Amino acid sequence: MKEGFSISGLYTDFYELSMAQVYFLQGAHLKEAVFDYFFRKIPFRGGFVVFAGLSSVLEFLEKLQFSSDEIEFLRSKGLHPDFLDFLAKFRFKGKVYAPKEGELVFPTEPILRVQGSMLETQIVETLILNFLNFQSLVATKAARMRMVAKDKILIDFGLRRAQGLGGYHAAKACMVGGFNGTSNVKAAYDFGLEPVGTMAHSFVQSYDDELTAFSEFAKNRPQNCTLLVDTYDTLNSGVPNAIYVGKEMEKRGQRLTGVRLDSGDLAYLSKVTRKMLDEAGLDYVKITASNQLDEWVIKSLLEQGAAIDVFGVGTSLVTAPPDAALDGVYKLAFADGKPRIKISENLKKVSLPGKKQVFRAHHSDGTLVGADIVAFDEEINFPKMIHPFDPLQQLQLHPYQFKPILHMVMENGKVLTGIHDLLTSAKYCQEQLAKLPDEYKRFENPHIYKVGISEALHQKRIEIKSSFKN
Ligand SMILES: Nc1ncnc2c1ncn2[C@@H]1O[C@H](COP(=O)(O)OP(=O)(O)OP(=O)(O)O)[C@@H](O)[C@H]1O
Ligand SMILES: O=P(O)(O)OC[C@H]1O[C@H](OP(=O)(O)OP(=O)(O)O)[C@H](O)[C@@H]1O
Ligand SMILES: O=C(O)c1cccnc1
Repeated sequence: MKEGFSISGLYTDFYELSMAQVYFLQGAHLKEAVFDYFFRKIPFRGGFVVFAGLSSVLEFLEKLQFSSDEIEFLRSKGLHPDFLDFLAKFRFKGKVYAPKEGELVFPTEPILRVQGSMLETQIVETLILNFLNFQSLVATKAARMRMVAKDKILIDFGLRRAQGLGGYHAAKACMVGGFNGTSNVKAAYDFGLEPVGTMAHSFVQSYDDELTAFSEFAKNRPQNCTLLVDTYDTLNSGVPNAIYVGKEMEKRGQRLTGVRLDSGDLAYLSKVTRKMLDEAGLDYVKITASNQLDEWVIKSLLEQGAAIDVFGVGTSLVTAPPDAALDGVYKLAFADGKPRIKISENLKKVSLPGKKQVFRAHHSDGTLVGADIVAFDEEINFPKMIHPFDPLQQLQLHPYQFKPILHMVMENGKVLTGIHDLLTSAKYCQEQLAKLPDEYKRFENPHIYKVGISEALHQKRIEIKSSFKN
């Protein structure tokens, strides 16, 4: 698995470099700092987020550098020559703690912890947010579709509808959430997937008649022949022509792969199409459906008994309506030997100080309790947890099994673990979803997974906050 874009230190916001220059010129750039990546709101009114994008982040951090042309570009923008000499030799040497890709994560808890020098941890903010926010959003959307599609095949058709190059990372992220394949050839090549696809209306239109179009396709692409049957009249022309071609293929010792429906009532059309195919002895021919599908339409189609084997999903997968972005942020938690917080009038925006871990509560049978506690690294006992924004709300914790979800995945700028193939991450995601009780997975008003903080973290936050009072 290899990211196919050019890795550049310039993949950042200019203010990161301005701040880094100040740290450098003041001699503060090598002081230790810790940043946390976390989000505040679960998208889609859902009950969980699927963590994705880690392998992209790690690959990027490991290779991050500034080319001589890039250094000259920054020189022309007025950055200091001594700082540029430093950047010319820059490599990321920090540590990263993260959950496995495919892990279920929840608001407020630190998900990625980046630890290193002030300068290096600051300038990687933008790329971390860019990769994790988008890939986690798409992986979450994909996981919702996987939940309702059950054992049906889900294919990403989104590249043409994506926000520009986002379609590339969407193809990767949706695999983590449970998709089976992508039409995106570049993503398939870079991430070791099998590119999949059918045919477009233009192909059928380009011939004088539909039957010739289907026949030529079948003759020339017999190994992968899914015929688009809705260009003219699905039931009176498309499906009968596909059946004719399927029978001709059988005579040549070949098999028609499938037909694709892309308009009309997909439940009704798929049922009739199935019947027609079966009656013609083509029960092995798969039915693909596409056309503005999302988790709600897929759920409804299957509830209606639609005979659809493969769902091709574009727009809603890669643009993730109604939430166009995951609101993940990257906040300083520790610097120069001291825990740090960001204070806000809004208690929800007061950050959590220090080097922290997330401990996840499990029942003895391995299922999830629905509670994570954010605590300092070294803490081991959690008799209770405190609501992060409403300290009066406290929860006594039974002696559940608490397992840390953050693991060191990079040290001294080198990947230790965390870059898994997509199928491994997808399997891990499904295993975690299986452990999450159904109440957290339903679409309507899902149960709220509780994230609390330890007594020690709560006290430390109060102490630091009061030290800022005049
Ligand atoms: N049986 C069904 N139940 C629920 N939703 C469906 C069903 N069949 C199709 N849909 C969905 O309804 C929407 C129909 O949209 P639209 O009316 O644009 O499609 P259409 O009738 O095929 O038109 P067009 O030919 O312009 O694509 C799509 O999102 C489609 O996935
Ligand atoms: O509806 P989405 O979920 O976004 O899925 C992608 C759509 O892209 C294609 O349509 P398009 O009209 O671009 O090309 P086509 O001729 O292959 O149908 C495909 O047929 C789907 O309808
Ligand atoms: O292969 C397909 O059918 C396909 C690919 C991309 C978009 N829509 C359809």
